[in-house]
Parts: sequence; structure tokens; C-alpha cells
Amino acid sequence: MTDSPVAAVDPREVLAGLRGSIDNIDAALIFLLAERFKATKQVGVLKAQHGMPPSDPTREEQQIARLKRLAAEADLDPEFAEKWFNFVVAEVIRHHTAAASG
Ligand SMILES: O=C(O)C(=O)C[C@]1(C(=O)O)C=C[C@@H](O)C=C1
Repeated sequence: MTDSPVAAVDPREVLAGLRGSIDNIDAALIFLLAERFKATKQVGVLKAQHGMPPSDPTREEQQIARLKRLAAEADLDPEFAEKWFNFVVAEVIRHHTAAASG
């Protein structure tokens, strides 16, 4: 093994390179989430001003179906995509409910 003529790859360098990509992806996700919450904050104000309920189960159902389809196409576990969406939406509804109560 150690006598191989092919230069050995240092696994620590490979790990560092992969972590560089993970760092960039995590940063992008934070920025994307921040943008999403900026938009949903405005939705919350609009709903509160017009007496609309914080949650819209029909919209959620449609979005879950769409995201699960996209996840499958992207080779991401559709169940994970659904869990992620439900996790985020629960927080959005919490914000909408707070906005509605002043
Ligand atoms: O689209 C809306 O009506 C929203 O309030 C946004 C949103 C979402 O975050 O995607 C959140 C709550 C609703 O139940 C549905 C969708």
C-alpha cells in the first residue's frame, strides 16, 4: 500500500476541501432562509391586516407535493423535503400568529 507509485491523497486535505463546499452551501442556505422569512413576514402582515387565517393547509399541501416531486428529481429524499418544509412552515405560522395578535 505505502509503496504505491501513485501519490497518496491526504484524506485530511480531501476533508478540508469537502468542508469548504459544505461551508459555502450552509452560508447560501442561511441567506436563502433569511430571504424566505423576509417574504413570509410581509405575508403575515398582509394576512393580519385583512383578517386572513395564519395557515393555509391547501397551499401547504400543494407546495409539499411540488417539493417532493422536485426532491425526487434531484435525488433528495422526498420525506426529508417534506419534514424540512413542515419545520419551516411551523415557524412561519408562529410568526403569523404573533403578527395577528399585535
Ligand atoms: O402562503 C402563505 O399563505 C403563507 O402564509 C406562507 C406559508 C409558507 O411558509 O410557505 C406559511 C403558512 C401557510 O400555511 C402556507 C404557506
